[in-house]
Amino acid sequence: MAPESYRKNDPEPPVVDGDKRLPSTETNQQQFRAPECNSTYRAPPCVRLLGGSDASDCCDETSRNVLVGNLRIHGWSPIVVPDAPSPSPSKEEILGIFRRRNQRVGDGTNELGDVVYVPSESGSSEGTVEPKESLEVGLSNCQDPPDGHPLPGESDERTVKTFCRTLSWIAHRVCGVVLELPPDSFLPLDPGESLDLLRVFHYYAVAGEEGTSPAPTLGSSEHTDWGSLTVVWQDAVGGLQTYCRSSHRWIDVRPEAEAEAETPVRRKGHRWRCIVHVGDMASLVLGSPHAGPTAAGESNGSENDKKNDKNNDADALPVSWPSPRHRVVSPSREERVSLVYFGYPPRSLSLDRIRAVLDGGWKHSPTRGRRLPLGDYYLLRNQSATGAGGKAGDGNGDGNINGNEDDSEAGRLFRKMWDLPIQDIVRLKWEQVNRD
Ligand SMILES: O=C(O)CCC(=O)C(=O)O
Ligand SMILES: [Fe+2]
Repeated sequence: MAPESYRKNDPEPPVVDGDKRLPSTETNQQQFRAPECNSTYRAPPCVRLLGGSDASDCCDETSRNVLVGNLRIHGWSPIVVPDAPSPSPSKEEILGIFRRRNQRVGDGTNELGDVVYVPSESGSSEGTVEPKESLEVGLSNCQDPPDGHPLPGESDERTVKTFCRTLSWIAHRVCGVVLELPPDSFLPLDPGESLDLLRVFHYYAVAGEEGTSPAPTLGSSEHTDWGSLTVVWQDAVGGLQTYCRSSHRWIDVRPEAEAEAETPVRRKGHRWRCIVHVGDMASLVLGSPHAGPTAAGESNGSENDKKNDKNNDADALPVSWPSPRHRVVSPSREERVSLVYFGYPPRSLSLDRIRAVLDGGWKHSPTRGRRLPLGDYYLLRNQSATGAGGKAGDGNGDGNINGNEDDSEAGRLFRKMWDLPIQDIVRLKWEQVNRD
């Protein structure tokens, strides 16, 4: 059946304005609480973050509560950042970088230094080719922009690195100043410890044979992101969709131009409109706070009784901080570009260690609840071409036909990954999806 999209006459989400310093009474917090994701779907409201480097002047309590509410309920949120350190890109600028790179390669001259070109990908375990190209660079390669006049190609490399640093800056503001996460939990303070990655995407237009096929061509097949959080910038074409688990619909995430119309610019500065996604690693460490991978149904005496009690408590909680399943529908007329910044926890920490840090005192811990069924996390699927676990689930999956998560492939992977350094988990995942 064709997935149903966000209908144009669905109610528009409000923009919650960080400039309006509403008194932070409980009434106001309730009034601006993000709506539940149900059959009358309302997209999470856009949160405008103010300038400033600490919690008190970056984000008033209302905005912070709405962002926490969006991520807790939906696992994603639109945000507006009015004071980023560099300008938001234009579509032409990004297309120009791809054009010049492809031209230079045709001429046999240099590529883009630390920025790596990735051609069309086979994005699913079925091997479907995703009609796009991309450029990628790690944050650890983006420090200290060089001085002086750039050589041909270097200027584009610098531009991509600047995008990477700016999106990193936004990710750090969200984690540190807005969500008030402990330092070195979701993102490392030291860029040398960072596995974060920027990908610049160019999705080709795929002429639709309208009326002949209900299934859209996917520029990015459905998935969840593996890391701690992802920050996405997309152009005015749109195409990013998020799956609403309650209404079983794919929801269009509104593109820049549409949102721009109702979000007047109030101050000078580099204004970025982005989407934040909760990643699998974050969702797993935030979910079921008292139940790690070994807590469910194992028998080891009195310790086990304690664990089971806690686990039963966790079962009664609502799902919170889900990592949203999303995809990109290929455009049918106009090509599309996006910037996607994948944030990861510090490379040498384990999920177990990060959970301990959060348990040690995170202000928003009461928002924690139950995690998704393990089979819903792509981090816990075998995404290799031969791995059955790469197959898209139906959204209710637990990865095991008997419904026992522990016995499922996802359960086994979860136990294996829980104590591994993040860098080993990421290496394992790249090995799965590398199909050259
Ligand atoms: O291009 C986009 O907007 C999102 C792509 C994406 O979700 C991903 O690469 O993980
Ligand atoms: Fe993604």
